[in-house]
Amino acid sequence: MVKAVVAGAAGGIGQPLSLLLKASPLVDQLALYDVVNTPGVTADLSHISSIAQIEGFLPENDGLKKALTGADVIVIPAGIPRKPGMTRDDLFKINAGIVKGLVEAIAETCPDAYILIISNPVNSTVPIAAEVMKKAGKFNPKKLFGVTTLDVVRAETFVQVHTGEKDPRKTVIPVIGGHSGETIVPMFSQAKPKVNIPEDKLDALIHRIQFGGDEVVEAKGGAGSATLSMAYAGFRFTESIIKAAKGESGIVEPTFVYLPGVEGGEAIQKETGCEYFSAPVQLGKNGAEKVENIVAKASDYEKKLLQKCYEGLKGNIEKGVEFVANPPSK
Ligand SMILES: NC(=O)C1=CN([C@@H]2O[C@H](COP(=O)(O)OP(=O)(O)OC[C@H]3O[C@@H](n4cnc5c(N)ncnc54)[C@H](O)[C@@H]3O)[C@@H](O)[C@H]2O)C=CC1
Ligand SMILES: O=C([O-])CC(=O)C(=O)O
Repeated sequence: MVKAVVAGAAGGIGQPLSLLLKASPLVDQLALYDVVNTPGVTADLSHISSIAQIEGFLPENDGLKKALTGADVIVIPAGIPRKPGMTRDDLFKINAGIVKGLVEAIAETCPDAYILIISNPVNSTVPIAAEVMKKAGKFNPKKLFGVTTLDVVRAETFVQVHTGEKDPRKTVIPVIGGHSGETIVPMFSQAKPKVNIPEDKLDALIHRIQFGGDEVVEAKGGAGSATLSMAYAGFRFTESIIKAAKGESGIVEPTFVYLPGVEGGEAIQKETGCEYFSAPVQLGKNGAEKVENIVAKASDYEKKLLQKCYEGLKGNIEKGVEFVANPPSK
């Protein structure tokens, strides 16, 4: 029995993500939560002839608590998206409080569930979630993940012109670090199978992966950021979590985790100076089993990218931790 919850289910990501989860044979129960429009989205999806039983909730009548009760996995795409000219950090002011509130409810209602954070800025919202869980005495670092799969999906897609591979998913590219601009570091030196990218094309390829989000924000011209590709990526990661929890072995996904709480994390923390980092994580029955110290394998070119990543990431992490330690006065 797997109960999945989407918090922010009526939004641009929430709706297609809920559709994919509703259609998935891995999900038995699906609860949709949002501050608006969940009844309509739920009624619509409920006509799909798949296994998952679906329910929708609004904040009224203890809706959040009801949605979360008995949850095994909670995916959070709640919060505002970017408009052209904004950075992900510009979303902090509003999204930090949204994530904090949702995770407080999780700590109270279903602290053992997997928590998958999509809401930006991921580099800060994941530390917020961790601090909230720590404060409640309920933190399990093996079950808290920042979803960085869209960066991996973009890397697979954008490198295809250089591989000629028909199916982009057959090229495995670890994308590590964080989830914004220069904190996103694709590790083409570790691609499997090996990829050959012409030297004069590498900078542009890396830049496109790091700033792929901007491409969509600009193309949407004020109507939001990536939603459909994110729903695909979020579903792909959620599926991996559920499959691993059900006992499937050999599942590895780059994801943003709290390093001191995951086996292998200390080595990366020592090398990067960051408490949180996205790196390939071996997923198992209890969540994050082991994180690979992939930074140790970086090429000289990647080492330079990583230096910039660490600088940006540390500040983003501190900002999230500080938000819970010293909440801004209202
Ligand atoms: N991790 C990643 O790779 C990516 C993250 N994102 C982020 O995902 C977030 C959502 O993006 P969109 O779906 O496009 O935005 P959206 O505005 O279309 O949807 C957000 C939804 O969250 C809901 N919401 C607001 N406060 C809430 C609360 N307290 N509880 C539950 N729901 C609440 C809204 O009512 C809305 O339906 C943004 O912060 C965006 O930056 C977007 C793309 C990729
Ligand atoms: O760019 C944004 O704001 C949304 C996002 O995180 C992405 O598309 O990677």
